[in-house]
Amino acid sequence: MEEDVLYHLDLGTKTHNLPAMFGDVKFVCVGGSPNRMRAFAQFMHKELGLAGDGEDLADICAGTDRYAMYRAGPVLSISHGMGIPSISIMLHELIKLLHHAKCRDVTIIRIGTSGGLGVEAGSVVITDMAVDSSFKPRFEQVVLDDVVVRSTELDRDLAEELLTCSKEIPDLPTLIGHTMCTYDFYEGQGRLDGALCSFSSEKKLDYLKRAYNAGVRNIEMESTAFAALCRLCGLRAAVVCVVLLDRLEGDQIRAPREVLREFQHRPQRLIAAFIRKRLGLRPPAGNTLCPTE
Ligand SMILES: O=P(O)(O)O[C@H]1O[C@H](CO)[C@@H](O)[C@H]1O
Ligand SMILES: O=c1cc[nH]c(=O)[nH]1
Repeated sequence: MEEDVLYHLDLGTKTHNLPAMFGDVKFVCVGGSPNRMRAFAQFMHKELGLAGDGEDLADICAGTDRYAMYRAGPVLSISHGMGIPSISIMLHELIKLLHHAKCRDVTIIRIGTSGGLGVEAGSVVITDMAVDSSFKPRFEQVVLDDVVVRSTELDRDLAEELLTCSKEIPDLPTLIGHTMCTYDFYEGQGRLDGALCSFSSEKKLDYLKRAYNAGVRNIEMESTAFAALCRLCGLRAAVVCVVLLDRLEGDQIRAPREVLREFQHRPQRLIAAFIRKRLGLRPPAGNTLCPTE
């Protein structure tokens, strides 16, 4: 194309010098909430010892309110909203952005929240395989009037590297497991607390236990599309989500906001340690404070 307009990011090849803006990006972190991704960029700013306090980082996508994007040195932090359609649109434009910017050797990580299966709240799950609601490692994308099935395998070495990293961080219970990706938070994740209750408590527990027996340790809403797109486009990708509750014990997320905020910060601490290690940097002194989101 003579010109490529990245509509939902409010960026483009004619309006922006993408190689100058993004050419040296090495790590891309994505997550649902714009505030979380701003807090993560501010946290990374401090962790990388960059100049200034990082409090006034500008939203690179400020011209649109679809997604928010921040930069801290070689780290790009972007929100993707909730669910597969939202993350897919963002990823298409992000991957084209990385291509136009001539980025090389980029690692992309989703840092999110999830419901656990037989896993204690606050634990961090590193995904080895993203599976669909039938526990299969596949993502079905409708293309024209065909259903195209794509593999959702993630980079195993990267997952192991992250697990090794987690072992050096105090109070960060971390495990590797399958992540189930659904199209909905309520019925789609076997919840009985939505506006509709179309199945019994016994059926719900039977389903969740079958998921557990198939190796699923957490449930969220973007991992299959994320894994499939990144894999097809040759990006090394990982999914790292904190567990907010154990779904074998209930449906409602009742932990106080303060506790949830600290939980949300856990994948960020792990990824910060991983990035610092990759860059050969030591942690800055007194850096363990939880940022505002
Ligand atoms: O914490 P984030 O990244 O938003 O991800 C999880 O939280 C949302 C549901 O509350 C879904 O998008 C799910 O995947
Ligand atoms: O139970 C949960 C919690 C967070 N995100 C989800 O998708 N499910």
